[in-house]
Parts: sequence; structure tokens; C-alpha cells
Amino acid sequence: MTTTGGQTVPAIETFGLVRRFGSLVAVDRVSLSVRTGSIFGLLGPNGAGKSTTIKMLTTLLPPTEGGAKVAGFDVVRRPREVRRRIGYVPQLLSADGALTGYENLLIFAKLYGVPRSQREPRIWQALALMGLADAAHALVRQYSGGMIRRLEIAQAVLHRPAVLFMDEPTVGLDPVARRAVWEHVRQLRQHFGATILLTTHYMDEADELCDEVAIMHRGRVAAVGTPAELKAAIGPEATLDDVFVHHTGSSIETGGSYRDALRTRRTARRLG
Ligand SMILES: Nc1ncnc2c1ncn2[C@@H]1O[C@H](COP(=O)(O)OP(=O)(O)OP(=O)(O)O)[C@@H](O)[C@H]1O
Repeated sequence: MTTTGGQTVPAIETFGLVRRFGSLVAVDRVSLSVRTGSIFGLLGPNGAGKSTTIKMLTTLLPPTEGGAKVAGFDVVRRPREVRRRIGYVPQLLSADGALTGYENLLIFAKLYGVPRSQREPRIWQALALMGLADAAHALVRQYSGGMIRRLEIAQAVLHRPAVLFMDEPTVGLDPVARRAVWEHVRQLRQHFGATILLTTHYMDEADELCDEVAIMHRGRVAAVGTPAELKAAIGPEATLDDVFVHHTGSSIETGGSYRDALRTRRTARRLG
């Protein structure tokens, strides 16, 4: 845990973060604070700016204006310090189907500079935490969609990141596989004390898994709080779906461009 003068520093802080693509404002003055050790959900329709926010926080994309700190380091001025302290599970495929789960993890352990003597124990620990030890030596192309997702999460935590970013970790998975991912994500947090920021389209996922959520709409944060707080603000019987509709004016099914919808569907297909 990062502390200064006895005070806990948030794991993630953004200050008026802006990202433009030409005339399009994809992320519009986003200011957020994510508590160390919490699971934080970024929600919003397709095209709301969630992935662009994650890309700035993981140093893949420079902000147009504003700033952000991750694990106490400025993403623009200290990108290398940030990268050493984060894990990233992207939406698109990052595991190689022609290799075994173990071999995939070995590549990532080398990439992340895990010392040789620690590679094997860390790989087995990550496999065990993600419920994949029995499948370690099977080819990944034989894994189910849920197992691939869990392998990708295992890859992202081999270097013990303080902050783990996951872009739609359960998209395209059936309800049983999604629950298994949630369970393993919880264990991960418990085991490593990592802070987790994830994006999701599933309101039940946000409700069950996240300590706090931010609802993004057209690049802005429309609401932020615990799922219970956000629901209570709408009404006694409100669900998180109701909260979402209230703040975005749309159900989760609408919004975004054709390209965005196509990309989501492509991710779902490769896992299905
Ligand atoms: N590299 C880019 N060039 C131009 N426009 C982009 C680029 N990346 C994203 N956008 C646009 O910025 C907006 C926000 O996109 P972003 O991918 O951040 O949304 P999102 O909330 O993550 O959506 P999804 O749920 O589909 O992943 C969209 O209108 C998208 O088309």
C-alpha cells in the first residue's frame, strides 16, 4: 500500500483527464479517485470513453489535457514507473493458442523481468489462483473461453502489480464462466491486495463484484459511488440497470458506433 505521512494515497487518481481524437472528445474532464485495494468498475454504453480512459491510465495513450497518477506515479512524467506497477488484461486476444498455458505464462514472466529463480513458483501460484493448475500443460486452443480469460488474468499478475486493469474481462462468457472469473478476481485481490479497475457492460457484475463504480456517458463521469449508494439515490427498489438508464438515458444495449459494436462482438466470438 502506498502511504505518505501516514495517509493512504489512492491507487488511481485522475485530474480533469481529457482525450480528443480530432474534433471528437472521447474523454471529457474525468476526475476520479480509486481507493487502494478496492475493485472499481467503469460502466457506460459503447463509445462512452471507458477503454480510452484505461489506455491513458496504462500509459498507452497520452492525455490531451489533465493528468493522472497510478500507484503514486504520474502517467505522463513517470510512465516507466507506472508500467512496472500495473497489469493489463486487454479486450483483444493476448494468449497464444498454439502454446500451453504454462508456456504462455513463461513468456510473460520473461517479458516482465521476473527473476529466473522465481518464475516457476510464480507461474504455479498464478495458475492455482485462477483455477488452471490441472490445465497447465494443455494447449490453450483447447481451453474454454472462461479458461482463456483466466489465463490472461494470470499473465497480467505474474509481476505482482499494485494495480490491475481489465477491459471487459467477462465479455462473451456464459453466466457460469463469468461467475468463475469473479470468484478468481476476488481471490486475487485477497491474495495480493491489488487494486482492480475493470470495465463491464454487465450490471450484475458491477453490482456483485465492485466496491465502487463510475458511470461514464459521452466521455464524462455521470455518477460515481458504491452500487448501494447509486441505487439508493434513484429509489428504494432501484436496480443498477435503473441507475444506468437514469444517468445515460439508454439501456446498456444501445449507444456507440457500428465499429464499437462489431469490436465487442468480435471479442465475444473469439472466446465463445
Ligand atoms: N484511436 C481512435 N481514433 C478515433 N476515435 C477513437 C479512437 N479510439 C476510440 N475512439 C472513439 O472514442 C470514443 C470512445 O471510445 P472508447 O473505446 O473509449 O469507448 P468505450 O466506452 O470503451 O466503448 P466500448 O464499450 O465499445 O469498449 C468512441 O466514439 C470511439 O469511436
